[in-house]
Amino acid sequence: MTKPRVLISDKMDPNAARIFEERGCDVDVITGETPEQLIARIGDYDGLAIRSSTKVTKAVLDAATNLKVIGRAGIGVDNVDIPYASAKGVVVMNTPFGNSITTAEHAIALMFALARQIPDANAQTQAGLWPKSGFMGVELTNKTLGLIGAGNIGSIVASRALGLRMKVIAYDPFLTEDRAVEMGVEKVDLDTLLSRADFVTLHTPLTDETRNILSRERLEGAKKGIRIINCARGGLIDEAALKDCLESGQVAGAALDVFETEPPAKDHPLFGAPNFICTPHLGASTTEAQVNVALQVAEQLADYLVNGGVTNALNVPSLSAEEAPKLRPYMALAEKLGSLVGQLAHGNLTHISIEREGAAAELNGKPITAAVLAGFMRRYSDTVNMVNAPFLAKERGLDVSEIRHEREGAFNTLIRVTVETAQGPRSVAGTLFGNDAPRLVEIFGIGIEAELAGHMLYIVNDDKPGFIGRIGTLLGASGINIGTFNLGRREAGGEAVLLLSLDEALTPEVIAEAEKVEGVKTVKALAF
Ligand SMILES: NC(=O)c1ccc[n+]([C@@H]2O[C@H](COP(=O)([O-])OP(=O)(O)OC[C@H]3O[C@@H](n4cnc5c(N)ncnc54)[C@H](O)[C@@H]3O)[C@@H](O)[C@H]2O)c1
Ligand SMILES: O=C(O)CC[C@@H](O)C(=O)O
Repeated sequence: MTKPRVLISDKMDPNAARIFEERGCDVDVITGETPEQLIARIGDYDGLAIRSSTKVTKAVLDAATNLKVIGRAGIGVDNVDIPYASAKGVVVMNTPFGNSITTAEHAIALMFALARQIPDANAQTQAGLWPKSGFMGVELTNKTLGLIGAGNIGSIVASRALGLRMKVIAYDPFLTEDRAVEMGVEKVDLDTLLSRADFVTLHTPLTDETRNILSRERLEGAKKGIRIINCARGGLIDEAALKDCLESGQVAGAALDVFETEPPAKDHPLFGAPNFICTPHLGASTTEAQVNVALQVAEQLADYLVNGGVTNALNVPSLSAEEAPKLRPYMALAEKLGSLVGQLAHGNLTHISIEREGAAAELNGKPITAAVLAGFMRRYSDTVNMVNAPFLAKERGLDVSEIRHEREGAFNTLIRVTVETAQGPRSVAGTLFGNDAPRLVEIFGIGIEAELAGHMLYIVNDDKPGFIGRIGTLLGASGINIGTFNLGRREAGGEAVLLLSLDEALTPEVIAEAEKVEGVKTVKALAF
């Protein structure tokens, strides 16, 4: 088997390259390239490991013809076009916890730096001045810290601030009362937070809702003398308004690790503003955090490329390395059933349901559903896979339902896929033989037992003597060898199904001949 190839395109701890090699990947570390150079190179790689410098744009993804996975050593993935990666079937992962403590500590460091004006005091002292009377600070003890965003980093900041004897209030629409109590913070709305906080620190992603969350109006309406820290994302604060508020004294200090445009222009309006301090997006820059995220991203990417394990993916359901081997035969079965229904059902199909019972009902259903959709959506596109299938299905307005049955059926495990057609529901079902061999057990209400593999011929016919011989003779005369022969019927003399595996593909001429055979109702060439 050829080794998966991985490109590390941003500066990353060398442990990442070591892990990739140890896990059986070929790895190249090529950093600092232009977008054009990356576009010229990316087609050779199965995996791409990045930090924030590499921009994974539509153009990069279009050139990435072999790419299966992108891993961000860090949290924010605003440098990756995730919708387009999803449409292209590329998994996008991040490492959501590796740098949280480090970033929270940076926010606390900036809060102290603001409270005691450390950067200015340092600069003036080293410039030969002794400005002892010019730097009157404020204590943090008993002050109120307002958190905007109380997720991983926000909650670590809260615990550190509580240790400093601050009172912590938080605004986060997704924070439950129970979690707020557990964190030791008071949940408030944004206006209350801004009217009460002495210090505000932001810890949300940049989204349509959070962009400009500290707008001019909110900054001007906040408690006078508030101090603001942003170690999350540029774009959360109106930078021009912040400058005006620093100049007027409405805001007593601001510390930014992140800017709307990075790096900011040399003449950025905030540079030189009173009580303004900044760092160049250093939130995650500690040795510990960089080792953590590099190890994690390499483990996750290698696990996906080598074993199919999915961890911390943003556009596909997770699948642990332990689950992956157990789920693999179920996903193979699910994909074949989806593909069979997709090849057989006619017309505009708007609803698909995926039922699991027995052992299949006990498993993580998301990857099984994604596998059914990957098989099914192949009727529309041959570039479909488990990543982009759910997106393509949504785009086409396909309604997907997942049903998990507690009941014990005739099979130890069963997956049934049903589509609604103009003629009513049509369903196929399958099981695993010996726990790992996918087998079809029912097709459109008729029991049958067949392996779905390679080229196949599907025929619906009247159950009459001599029919099988006529089909065998036709295929023999056409030089097509039959591999397996599978039969099922609704009742004796009623509708019957014939499913043959063939050693080669059927030609249109043979299909046309088969359609003329007496008793034939439907003929369809299938491929798996
Ligand atoms: N400066 C750096 O180097 C650095 C390092 C790591 C992370 N970050 C950034 O820090 C931010 C937070 O990271 P995290 O790991 O805590 O993320 P997280 O997902 O754990 O937490 C984000 C929180 O924001 C909340 N939120 C979402 N929309 C909101 C809204 N409209 N108003 C208020 N809260 C809202 C969410 O409910 C969630 O609790 C991210 O933007 C991340 O990219 C920056
Ligand atoms: O990689 C970095 O230095 C920044 C990381 C940070 O912004 C993140 O979102 O994880």
